[in-house]
Amino acid sequence: MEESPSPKNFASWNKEMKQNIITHDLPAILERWNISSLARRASSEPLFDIMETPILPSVLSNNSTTNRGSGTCTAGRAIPEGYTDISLKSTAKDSLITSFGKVNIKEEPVEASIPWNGEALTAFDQLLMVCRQSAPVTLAEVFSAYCEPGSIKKLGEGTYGEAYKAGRTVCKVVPFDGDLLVNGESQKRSEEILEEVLLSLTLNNLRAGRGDDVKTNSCNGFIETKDFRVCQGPYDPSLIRAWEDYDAERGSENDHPKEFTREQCYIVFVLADGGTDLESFALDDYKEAHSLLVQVTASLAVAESACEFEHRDLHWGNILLAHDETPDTNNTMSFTLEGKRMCTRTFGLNVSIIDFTLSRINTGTAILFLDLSADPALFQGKRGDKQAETYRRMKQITQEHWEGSFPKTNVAWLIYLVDMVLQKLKALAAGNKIERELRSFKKRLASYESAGDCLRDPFFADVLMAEDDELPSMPPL
Ligand SMILES: Nc1ncnc2c1ncn2[C@@H]1O[C@H](COP(=O)(O)OP(=O)(O)OP(=O)(O)O)[C@@H](O)[C@H]1O
Repeated sequence: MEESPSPKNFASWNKEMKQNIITHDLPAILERWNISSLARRASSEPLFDIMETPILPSVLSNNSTTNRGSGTCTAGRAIPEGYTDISLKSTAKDSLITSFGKVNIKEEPVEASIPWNGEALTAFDQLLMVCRQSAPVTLAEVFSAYCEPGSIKKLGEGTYGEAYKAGRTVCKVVPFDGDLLVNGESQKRSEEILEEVLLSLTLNNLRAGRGDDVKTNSCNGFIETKDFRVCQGPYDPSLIRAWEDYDAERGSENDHPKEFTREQCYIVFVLADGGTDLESFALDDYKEAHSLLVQVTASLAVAESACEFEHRDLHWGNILLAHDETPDTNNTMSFTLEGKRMCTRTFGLNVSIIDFTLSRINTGTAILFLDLSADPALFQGKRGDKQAETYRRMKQITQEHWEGSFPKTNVAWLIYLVDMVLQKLKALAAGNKIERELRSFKKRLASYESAGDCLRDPFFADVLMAEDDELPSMPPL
C-alpha cells in the first residue's frame, strides 16, 4: 500500500473564510472557549468533563444551514449565529497580545494551580493551560505514569507522530515548535497543536457517558483521548530503544529521534489503544467486514450530525480494529443519532477512527479545517490508486472550499473503504455473492450526500436496530 500522503506545506491551520469577512482566527476561538474559565475549572475537575462544547447549537440542529455542494461561504454555511460578528462581541477587558495576535480573555480568576496572572499568553502557554500544566514535563514523566520504561513498544508511525504502547494506553508523541525538520517536514506550531487538541476534545464529547446530559448524538467510534501532556527535552532513551526495535523489525520511514535537543517540545496525546490498523488486520469473515462498514458509517453519521464532522483522510491506516477480549456474538455497538438510540452487532470487532489532522469540524463556536489546497502533492498520487483518487474526489466535491460543510467527502471515504474491504475479502475467497452485494452497495453509495444517507441504505437494514428491539440474526450470504 502506498504511504499515506500527509499534509505538507500547511503553514498553519487556515484561519480565514474565503468569501466573506469572517475571520476564523485562533484568538476568537479561544475567546469563545473562554479558556481562562476552562483552566480554572481544570484545576478541580477531570479534563474531559469541563469542555462543555456546545456540540449541537440550535442553528445546526434545525439543519437549515448545511451547505451541500455549492461550496460557497454564504448563508448556507453552517456557522452558528453570532459567529460572524465575533470580533465585535468581544467585550473582555483584557485584550492580550500573544505570539499570534490579539486574544480576548474574560476576566476570571484562575486558581493557584494554573499560574496565569492575566499577562500575555502565547499559544504555547494556552496549550499548557489546556493540559493543566504550569511547565512542560519530560517524556519519561508522562510514560512512567502508564508503564515501566522497559515495556514501551512502538506501534506505528505517521509523518508527524510516533505511537507507543504504554501500559493499556497508546501515547502518540508529536514534536512541535522546533526548527529541526522532522521526516522532511516543518514541525507543527503550538497554534496548530492547540486546534488539534480542541478537535479531539470535541470528538471526545460525543462519547456516551461524557457530561451529564442525554446526548442527541453520541457514539464511541472515535478514539478516546484520555489526556494531553506538553513535554520538553531530548527523546527519552526508553523511547529511542522502542523506536530502534521497531525499525529493526519493520523498518521505519521516519527520522531517528536522537536528533532532538533539550529544547525540543512535544505534545503527547494519551489515547485508548484502538488495536491494529485495517491495513495490517486480517478480517475473519464477511460478518466482520459488514460490521466494520456499519460501525464506521454510523460513527461518521453521528459526528456529521453533531458537529458537521468530515474526516477527510480515512485511509485504512486510520481505522483501528480490535477483537473483544471476551468474545460474545451478542456484543453490540450503541449510538444515538439525532435523538434515536440505535445499536448494531459487532461480531466481536471494535472499530476506532483515528488521526483528525485533516478533519473539518464545527465545534459550535468555530469551524476548524485545513486548507488542503495548500498541499498540491496530496492530489498528485498515482492514477487508479484508490486513496489518491479519493483525495481528488474530495477536491471535486468541495471545489476547494475546504472550510465549507461537504458531508459527501465522508461518502467518498466510505466508497474507498468498500474497495479496501473487497480487497481484503478477496484474500479470504469470500465468494461471488458477497462481492456482488458489496459492489451494488458501492454503486448506491455514489448517489448519497452524507454518511447519514449511507446509513439508511438497505445494506445495513438487517444489522441496525433501535436499542430496545431484539437483535436480528445476520442475513445468510
Ligand atoms: N490509539 C491508537 N491505538 C493503536 N495504534 C495507534 C493509535 N494511534 C495511532 N496508532 C498507530 O500509529 C500510526 C500512526 O498514527 P497517526 O496516523 O495518528 O499518526 P500521524 O502522524 O497523524 O499520521 P499521518 O502521517 O497519517 O498524519 C497508526 O497508523 C497506528 O498504527
